[in-house]
Amino acid sequence: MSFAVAIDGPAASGKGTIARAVAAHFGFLHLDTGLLYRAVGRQMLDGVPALEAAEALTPDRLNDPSLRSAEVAQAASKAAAIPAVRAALVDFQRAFARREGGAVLDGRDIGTVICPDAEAKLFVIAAPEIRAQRRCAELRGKGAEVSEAEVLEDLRVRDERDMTRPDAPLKAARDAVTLDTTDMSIEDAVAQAINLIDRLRAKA
Ligand SMILES: Nc1ncnc2c1ncn2[C@@H]1O[C@H](COP(=O)(O)OP(=O)(O)OP(=O)(O)O)[C@@H](O)[C@H]1O
Ligand SMILES: Nc1ccn([C@@H]2O[C@H](COP(=O)(O)O)[C@@H](O)[C@H]2O)c(=O)n1
Repeated sequence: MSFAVAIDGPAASGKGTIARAVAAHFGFLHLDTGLLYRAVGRQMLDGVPALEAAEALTPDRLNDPSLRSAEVAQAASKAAAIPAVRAALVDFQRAFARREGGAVLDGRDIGTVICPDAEAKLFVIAAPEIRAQRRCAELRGKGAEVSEAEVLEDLRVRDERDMTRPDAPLKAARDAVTLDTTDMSIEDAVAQAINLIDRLRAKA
């Protein structure tokens, strides 16, 4: 039996952290769909046309640690605004969502476009300054020299582009439950997500 959990939200809102913990708790597989766009963005920076990169994308490309950089994130968000690039990545995501045993996908359009019939939908948000603080701490932990101001600007530009593109813009699905993690610990946010999914599984 399949059970799909769709987790969307703006950049660095904590959706990946929640998605990984939820997948581990329920024994579901997890797909960070941002990595698909980051892998395309990475290749764009190397001069490969975005659509060519999307059509030739293979899962091994998703393990590249350089995909986490701010430069790749911006390139990913530009690639993600091209409808043909998004279309090339749809089948893989939909097949993942409906695999046996349960799946958690996090991204921007999972509950609205990729899996509108997902059994559980969450929209994870947090105040921009808090997201920037958290992402900044994460990047500094990996040795990057970044300021909160530049991280905040990076998130702002990406969110704006992601929310205003005509195709599959970032927005909450009508039936998504919004989780604002601004004043929540990771443990509390994960517990709330698990609680919601438990209730929805009991009904499914
Ligand atoms: N509730 C929380 N309290 C404190 N830190 C958090 C919380 N949730 C997430 N974080 C931290 O914030 C950072 C961003 O979280 P995460 O990577 O899960 O966000 P994301 O929405 O998946 O980001 P992206 O859009 O870049 O994929 C991480 O360092 C994570 O550990
Ligand atoms: N379902 C998705 C997921 C991601 N994107 C775009 O990719 C960029 C990077 O995503 P992260 O989750 O790793 O931050 C993001 O800014 C979006 O432009 C998307 O469009 N749809």
